[in-house]
Formats: sequence, structure tokens, C-alpha cells
Amino acid sequence: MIVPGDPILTAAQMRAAEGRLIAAGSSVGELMERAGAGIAEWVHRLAAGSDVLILCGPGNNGGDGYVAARLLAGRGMAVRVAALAEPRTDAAAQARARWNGPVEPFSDAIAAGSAVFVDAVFGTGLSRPLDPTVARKIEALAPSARLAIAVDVPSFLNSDTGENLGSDAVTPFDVTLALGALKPAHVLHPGASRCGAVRVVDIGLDRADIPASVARTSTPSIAKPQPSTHKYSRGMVAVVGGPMHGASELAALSAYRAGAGYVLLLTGGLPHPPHAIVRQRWSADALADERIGAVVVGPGLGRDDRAREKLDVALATAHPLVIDGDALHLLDPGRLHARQAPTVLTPHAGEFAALFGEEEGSKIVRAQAAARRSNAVLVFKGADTVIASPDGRANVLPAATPWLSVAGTGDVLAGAIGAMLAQANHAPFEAASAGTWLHATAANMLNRCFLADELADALPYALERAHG
Ligand SMILES: NC(=O)C1=CN([C@@H]2O[C@H](COP(=O)(O)OP(=O)(O)OC[C@H]3O[C@@H](n4cnc5c(N)ncnc54)[C@H](OP(=O)(O)O)[C@@H]3O)[C@@H](O)[C@H]2O)[C@H](O)CC1
Ligand SMILES: [K+]
Repeated sequence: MIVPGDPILTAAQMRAAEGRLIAAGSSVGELMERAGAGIAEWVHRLAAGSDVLILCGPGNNGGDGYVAARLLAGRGMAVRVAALAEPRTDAAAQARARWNGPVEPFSDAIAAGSAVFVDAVFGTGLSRPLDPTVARKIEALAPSARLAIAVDVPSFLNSDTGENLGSDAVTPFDVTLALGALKPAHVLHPGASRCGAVRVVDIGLDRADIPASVARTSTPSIAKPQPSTHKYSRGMVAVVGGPMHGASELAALSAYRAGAGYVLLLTGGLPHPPHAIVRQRWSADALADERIGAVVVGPGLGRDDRAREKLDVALATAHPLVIDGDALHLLDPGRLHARQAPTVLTPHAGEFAALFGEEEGSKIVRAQAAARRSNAVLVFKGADTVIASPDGRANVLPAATPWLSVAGTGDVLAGAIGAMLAQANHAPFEAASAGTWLHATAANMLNRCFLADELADALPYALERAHG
């Protein structure tokens, strides 16, 4: 159901992949040549004849910069190079030696500026916060240039976490050329919002040979109904209601709009449109129907004893379960180990911290750890939503429109995931990834101040894209 997306590698995984290429006969110098050639190609295309300033650091990121400078000058472009420090690796020293032009001191380069700024100061080897004067200099150059291009990652970002190790200045690049593969800094905030357009430059890594357990979510492949399909095989979703009727109504509507064949809303409300939602009063045996493919509990549930009782009933069923909103406040994640059926949790940052604490590590690492601890699929929501499975796999959703930050969109997400989960053969990680993708894609299509109801109504258009 989910087509594997672009892999996202940590610095250690990149070094290991590089090591395997070297063991197979390549040299660091060759890899640097490929990286430099890829960068030169992009810079040549984007600079359109403008003069270029390349800032080089002491490691192999700087080495890539020297190679790109040589190749761009060879193509007749006006290139200036400035260095923060002398090269400290053999490959970077060789690349520096093959650059025939002058190397300006760092501070002079800043003063002169340039139309196109290429940041090759630090890449995956950044190991600590930047010296404030260095940070300020890089951060001054990027906005003053017509075009700012980062080699591998903007030099003030922790590649593994996306954390800003520069000053407090917000310095967005226009383009980031990720070498060999995406890194967490390209998809996790605040890093993701500093990278601009991210393009992966091929440096010869064999896709089959690099870890694919963490990837950017790609377009899912969701099956269309067939002539033999009936409402229960499309998926029956039960939404457990509570005192906030609107929230559970939204989740129910969204489950239909994401393709469910039957939606049961367990609430005390009187019938009202849309009449397709089957409303039934809550009772302890309301979830006994074996045809139910997924239960959504949490939107509008409340946090009182009655809500707790409903959550307990839902947890005790053998149905796949989406636990969202209020139910996350009532949940002891340790209890989920006893469940045989799949469980999906959809916390935002505050709910995540309340459930799992403020652990160290990137959002990906924290989501993976929480998934393992709770034996549930985690949808760790935010501008950089991470979906993690207890088996270690994780997907990071490409950035969605900030217009999603409006009441009710979480309820719509819970319903969409419920619909995916209820369909036959949809494993929970794939269902959660597909549901979040549909939700973000529908929001991107609207891309204006929409109501959560309208977001639910837009889901079929996103679904059409996933039908291939
Ligand atoms: N992995 C690959 O497949 C390839 C990667 N390439 C490029 O190489 C870089 C990674 O290169 P590396 O040399 O490991 O690291 P960096 O260039 O990012 O920088 C390391 C040097 O910078 C020093 N450092 C680190 N943090 C700071 C800081 N805050 N202030 C000052 N100096 C810092 C570090 O010093 P240490 O004291 O920490 O050792 C190093 O001297 C990758 O991003 C790609 O661009 C290859 O070109 C191709 C294959
Ligand atoms: K860089």
C-alpha cells in the first residue's frame, strides 16, 4: 500500500554507506568528485551566469565545495572561494590543491558578498554549536545573496535532528543539495524550514544497499473498489462519541470521505445530516459487531469516568484501534502490550510529552522509541509528522500547508486513518502513513483558510491521486 519513499539517513548511516562503497573499490576522493560534480551541475543551472561565492569548511563538506569551484570555473563561471580553515582531511586537502584560484579569508568574503552563495562549511560532521561569529557570518551571507545554496545541509543544522546549532537568526536557504540521500535535517523542523527546495544529488550509493527503514512518505497506492466490493469490505469504522459531538461527527464524516463503506457513530445525538452516518447510542456491547474493521476513540470523547469506561471497552475489543485526542489523556500506553489487534496513537507534541516524557533525540528517534515502548504505531503530529512502527520503520510526511493549524483537523485525521485501517489487508503502519498522506494532500489542495468539514470533503480528491 505504501510505495517506499526516499530514504532518510543519519550521519552514521551515511558514513557506513560511504564505507561500503569504499570497500567495494571507490575512494573518498572519487565520492567527493561525484558530489562536487552534482553540486556544480545544479549551481551552474541555477546561477544562470551570475558570479558565485563558495564558502568552504575544514572537512569533506568543504572538500565538496573546492571540487564544485574547480568544475564551475572550468565551465567559465566567475567563482570565488573563501575558507573558514585549512582542510583537515586528505580528500579535502587534495580537492583544495586542485583548485587553482585564490582562497580568500572568511571575513573578506563576507564583506564582498556575491550573487550566488554556496555554503560548504559543515555537513554531516557538524559536532557542536557553531562559534557565534562564524554562525553570524554564514547567516549574514545567505539572505544577502540572490540565491543561497547549501551543500548537503545548511551549515548551522544538526544533520541528525534538524536542530539549529547557529545563532537565533532565521536563515532560510533557497536550495539544499542533499548528497547521496536525505538527512533528518531536511524533513524535521526547524531544519526543514531552513533548507528551501531539497534536491538529492546522486553520489553512486546503491539504493538497494542503503537502509530504507526511515523514509519520506511517498504517494500510497490505495485500491479502488471493485465490482465484488461491498460496504463491509470497503471497511466498517465505528467512532466512539462523547460530549463534544462536532469532533466525533468530523471523524465519522472523514472516515466516509476517505473511502470507508459503513460508518457507525456511537453517540446520543438525534439523527441529522449526513444521514449516511449510522448513529447509535453508546452501550458497552456496541463494539461487539465483528464486521467492525476499525474503532476511532478520542475525538470529542471527554476526559471523565464515562470517557474512561468507553476507552476501556474499546481497548478490550479485538478491533484495530485509533486512539486520538481526549483518549490520549486517559491512556496508559503500557496497557497496549496486552492488545493483539493493531493500535495507532495520534499525539501532537504536548500529548506525546505527557505520554512518553521529554526524551532525548530527534523527533524520528523519539517516535520510534515510543512505538517500541507502547507496541503501537505512533503518528507524532506536527508540521513534520512522523509515523513510527514498533518494528523500527518510520515515515516522515513531506511538509503540509500551515493552513492545517485549525480546530477539527485532528479529528479528520483520526477518521481518515480509521478508514485506512478498516480496509482489508491494511497493516497499521501503512494505514497510518496513507491516512496522514491523504489528510496532508487534501489540505495542500485547499491551501487556504478552510474548515475541518471542508478538509474532510476534500479527501476524495486526494484519494483519487492515490488510486494511481
Ligand atoms: N558520507 C558520504 O558518503 C560522503 C560525504 N561527503 C561530504 O562530507 C561531509 C561530511 O564530511 P566530514 O568531514 O565528516 O564533516 P564536515 O565537513 O561536516 O565537518 C567536519 C569538520 O568540521 C569540524 N567541526 C565540526 N563542528 C564544528 C563546529 N561547530 N565548529 C568548528 N568546527 C567544527 C570538525 O572538527 P572536529 O573537531 O569535530 O573533528 C571537522 O574538522 C558530508 O556532509 C558531505 O558534504 C563526501 O564529499 C562524499 C561522500
Ligand atoms: K553545508
